[in-house]
Amino acid sequence: MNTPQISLYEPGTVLTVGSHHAKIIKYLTSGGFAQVYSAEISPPDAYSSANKACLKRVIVPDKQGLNTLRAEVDAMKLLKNNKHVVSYIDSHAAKSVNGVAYEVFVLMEYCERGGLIDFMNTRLKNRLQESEVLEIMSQTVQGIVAMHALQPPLIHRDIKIENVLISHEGLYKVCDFGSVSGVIRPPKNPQEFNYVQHDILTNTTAQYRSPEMIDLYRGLPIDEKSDIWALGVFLYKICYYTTPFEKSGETAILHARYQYPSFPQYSDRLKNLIRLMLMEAPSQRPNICQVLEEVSRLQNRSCPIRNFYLLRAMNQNAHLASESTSMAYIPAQQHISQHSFQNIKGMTNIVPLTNIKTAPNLDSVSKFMNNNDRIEPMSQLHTQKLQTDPNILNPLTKTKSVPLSDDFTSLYYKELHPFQKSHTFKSVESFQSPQRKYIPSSPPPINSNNYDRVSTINRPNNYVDSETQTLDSMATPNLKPSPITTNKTTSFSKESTVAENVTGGSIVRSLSSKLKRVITGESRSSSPTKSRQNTGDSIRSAFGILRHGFTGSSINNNRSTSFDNNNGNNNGNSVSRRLTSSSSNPPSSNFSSDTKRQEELDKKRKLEHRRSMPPSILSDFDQHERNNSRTGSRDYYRSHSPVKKSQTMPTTTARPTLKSSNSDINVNQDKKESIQRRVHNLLNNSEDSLGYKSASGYGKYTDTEAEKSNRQSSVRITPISEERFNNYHTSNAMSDHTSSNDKPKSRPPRPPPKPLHLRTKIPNTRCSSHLQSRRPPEERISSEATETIVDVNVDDLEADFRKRFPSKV
Ligand SMILES: Nc1ncnc2c1ncn2[C@@H]1O[C@H](COP(=O)(O)OP(=O)(O)OP(=O)(O)O)[C@@H](O)[C@H]1O
Repeated sequence: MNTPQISLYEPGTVLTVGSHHAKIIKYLTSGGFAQVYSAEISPPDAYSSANKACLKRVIVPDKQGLNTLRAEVDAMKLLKNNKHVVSYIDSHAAKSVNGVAYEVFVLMEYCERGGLIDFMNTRLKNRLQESEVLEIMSQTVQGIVAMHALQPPLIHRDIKIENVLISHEGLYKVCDFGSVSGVIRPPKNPQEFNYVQHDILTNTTAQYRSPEMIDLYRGLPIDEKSDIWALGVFLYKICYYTTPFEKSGETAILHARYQYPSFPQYSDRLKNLIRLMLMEAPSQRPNICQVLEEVSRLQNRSCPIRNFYLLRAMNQNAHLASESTSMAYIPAQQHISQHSFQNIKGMTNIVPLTNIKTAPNLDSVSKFMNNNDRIEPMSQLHTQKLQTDPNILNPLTKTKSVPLSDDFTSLYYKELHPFQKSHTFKSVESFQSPQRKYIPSSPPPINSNNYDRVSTINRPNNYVDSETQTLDSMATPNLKPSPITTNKTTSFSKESTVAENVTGGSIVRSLSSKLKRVITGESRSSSPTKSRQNTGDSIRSAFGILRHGFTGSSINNNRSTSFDNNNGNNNGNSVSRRLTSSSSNPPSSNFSSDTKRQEELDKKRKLEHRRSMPPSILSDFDQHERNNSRTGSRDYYRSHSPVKKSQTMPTTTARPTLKSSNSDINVNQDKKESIQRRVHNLLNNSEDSLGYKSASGYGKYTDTEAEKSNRQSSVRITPISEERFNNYHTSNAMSDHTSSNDKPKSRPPRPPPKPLHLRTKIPNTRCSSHLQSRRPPEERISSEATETIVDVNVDDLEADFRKRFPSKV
């Protein structure tokens, strides 16, 4: 790639960045295409009052690079002022004189104490104490909480030691939002497959990649649980100064196989937390709130946040209750049996929470989260049920609930609350108009004396291993004179319109524009915003992969350091098992309790959808899409896939609405009866404390057979051809149609078959992998807990679920 070369700014150089003047104090370091400086700013940051900031200067050669940076800036804006996220201050973009490249300036909070990696390197001999590990983990997790709490959630996708910085007060803060995305649903055609594959390769770090990222054939979404996996690797690394899969590579990642070093010694509970975060099945990993709850428990502290997943589930529950309440008062309700009516009456005591929506927004959630009293209006009956239902309150009953800390409050009120009034942000641009206040400063002459690389000097020999360090030489700033000057500025508001609502969704939309360009071939330039390890040039690479994908060429990815698969080391499994099994009271069930609750609700919704839809080969993927519609993944793919419209639109348009017309009395009656049954079942089920074993997570089923297949699968980071992709699905498609045709007309529609991507059929090509051949197929190696938890019959679960939560249609 043609990397624009730029000189360094001299100390004392004054720039205008948005509405701030920034006077360069000193050059700090360089990222991939970024120069990083400390600067004095005026006016001081409104939030922190600090007059010292970090200035990141990035050269991007084209608009696509600009868009990638815009996504990064948008993410920073969304997370601004969270105590554990490097806070955004201002930004600015300018066009170079030659009109080819752009220069982007981002002002952000300055983390004076450098990176976590620097701190770890000060402790090579005296490794971190468990209390220190927990503190780092707690604060980092709080930064990620801010992302996952958004609706739709943002996935960081590049959580690693190098992306945590330390502020002057000693707070740990998450940085580098250049890889952020929304939830990515499983690809459903070769183009999407190749795109997602390459996007993952270029925007994630090999050692932190989750199994579902490496093996896209699993058909699992890339969602918050992928971040949880990366956090598990992160936790392991702050404990042991190496990643769990450092030597064994992707094979070990795919089966969550690793060992715990014997030094340093950490408690079984801490190791068990790592084990849970590194569960092979995403649905078995804790969510971010549960991670923080457990870390807080280990710290013997109150958890600083409340479980928003749980609160959403409660909100959903209340919504169901209010729905049934309203139904109780319409005339057609008269036929309801006395028994049902009593149940309805019981439920009518529930005071509906304000503005409850089917998909609760952060407004309602934040009310929960910021004022405990908001929970009290719920009826005593309902509250009692929630308290006695281990599937709902288990995490909170074990952790003392406390009001949110100030920073979390500010997260919801100062940052997220405006999203509810999204119009406020309509005119906001990702970058301030550079024409407004930009004071061009001619590039200073090169002064190598300014070269003050804080992170590379005096590095001990046994420096903590990381990609950044191994590639450090590549980060050396280019000291050649810059061909780029910044004396011509251009407003980018027209050529790069920001999504109207500055929400997680806008980021997702912004990112989704990448795919559109890939498909339409709008432009083929590269995006330079990421470095050799963390490159964001997924647009260019996506073109590449599309080109190569069909020609069979291999992907050339400069960041994703391939693991040496020959180093596959299975020996650690026994050690791993021994250690994990020795942990006291593995809290899998604790972690999965409110997840289960969510899963139940998701499942219920899913079944409702399923029952209302004709089974088709596309239905499962479409179902995913609907499940993920809140997350913006629908935008991410549906709006940009070249095949989606012809394939999915008919399904979408043919989809019956769940709400039937009031004029249709029969339907209404069915519906009301169904609601009565559902409420009745809900009440019954909330009273029993059965440990409902759910194999689902985020609307996905975990199939034991699929698990077996997955274990037999191997790394498949190769472009997939159309033919191969189609072959993979043909047999399943046939069976889908057969099953739908066989269906007796008089019977209610059966739920569509199990999602295609979770079926066990694996194309023969998969078995030809060199990795596969090294391990006999019958050998099933996995972490112990995975086997225990995943070993459930999904059909039974579905049947049980249907029985407990009958569909209203
Ligand atoms: N807010 C900050 N305060 C202090 N130092 C910072 C800050 N932001 C970044 N840095 C330093 O600059 C380095 C590069 O920053 P960053 O990772 O954001 O750039 P990048 O171009 O995205 O790099 P990468 O190649 O890692 O993706 C960081 O590793 C860190 O040492």
